[in-house]
Amino acid sequence: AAEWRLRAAWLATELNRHNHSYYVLDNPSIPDAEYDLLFRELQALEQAHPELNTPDSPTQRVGAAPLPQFEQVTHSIPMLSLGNGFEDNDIVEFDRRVRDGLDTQVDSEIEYAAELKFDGLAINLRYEDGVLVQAATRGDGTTGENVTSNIRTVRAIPLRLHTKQPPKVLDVRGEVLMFKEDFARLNARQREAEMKEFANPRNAAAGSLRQLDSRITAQRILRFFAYGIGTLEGAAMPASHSALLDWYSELGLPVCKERSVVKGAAGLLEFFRGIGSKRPQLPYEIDGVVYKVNRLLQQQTLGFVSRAPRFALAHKFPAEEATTQ
Ligand SMILES: Cc1c[n+]2nc(N)[nH]c2nc1OC(C)C
Repeated sequence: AAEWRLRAAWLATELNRHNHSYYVLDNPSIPDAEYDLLFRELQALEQAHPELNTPDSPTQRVGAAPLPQFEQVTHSIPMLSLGNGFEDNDIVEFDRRVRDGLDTQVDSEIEYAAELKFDGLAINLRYEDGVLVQAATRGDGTTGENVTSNIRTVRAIPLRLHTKQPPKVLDVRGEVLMFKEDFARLNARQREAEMKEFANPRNAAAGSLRQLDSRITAQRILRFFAYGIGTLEGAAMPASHSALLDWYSELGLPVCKERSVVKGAAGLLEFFRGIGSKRPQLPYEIDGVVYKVNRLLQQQTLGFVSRAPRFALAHKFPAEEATTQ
């Protein structure tokens, strides 16, 4: 009897590894047809032996029976929004306010972590002892919708963290989004089925995630990039934002590689221009970049004003005309 248990364990490990290569490392490690064979073998084993159907089994990716409605979830730490900057001078002012808030000497520059601002929807993923136990939308920042069964179908989101010593509790914040090509293919399918097309990838991602029937979500190609943290219990908080993202990568969470650590307002503006020039070639839509004071101690010194952190700023691109269909 043990051999089918061993076989199921081996299949689950292999399928999770191939998912990670394909959706997190963007580097497929098996042809799709072969993946499907292994997947169907594991599904058959789990149907024959239901006790194998664990919360981190890759067969969770196909979705479950529809929910009657979404439950509300209260975030243990609020999910905040960001202040916005539009012109270069807004960024110079942001850096000056940060320097004032940190009582920085005139000749030293602040170290910032700069990254992309994805045009998707913000999500909190709760991992307990390394296993994904709950996922919730941002909602109003304090309370969001429980979208756990839908999030389980997002192959880019690990069902279990890749570590032998997982933190007791880890709340990962990030963006669920749809890539431009997957958006175009979805709308082509919608057109063929004479169904409503989505206006833009952000609406398509939101619509796919707010499905009560997760089997529909499972048919949509959603991606995820981690960028923040909520509650952390049982592990030391990394000393900087860039170290947090490095740690997330080690845990098997997708982190966007378009990120840099830069110095001062000049470094911020150079990053912004660089991203601006490569924006049309990016496989996903962004509506700006995000600057964060990198060192955690400096973030804590600066704190928050009203609902947005003093230590962070979104720098938005000029609004484009509506997304071309
Ligand atoms: C609302 C938000 C959105 N974004 N997007 C990125 N890339 N980082 C980021 N950080 C955010 O908030 C931080 C304060 C965690």
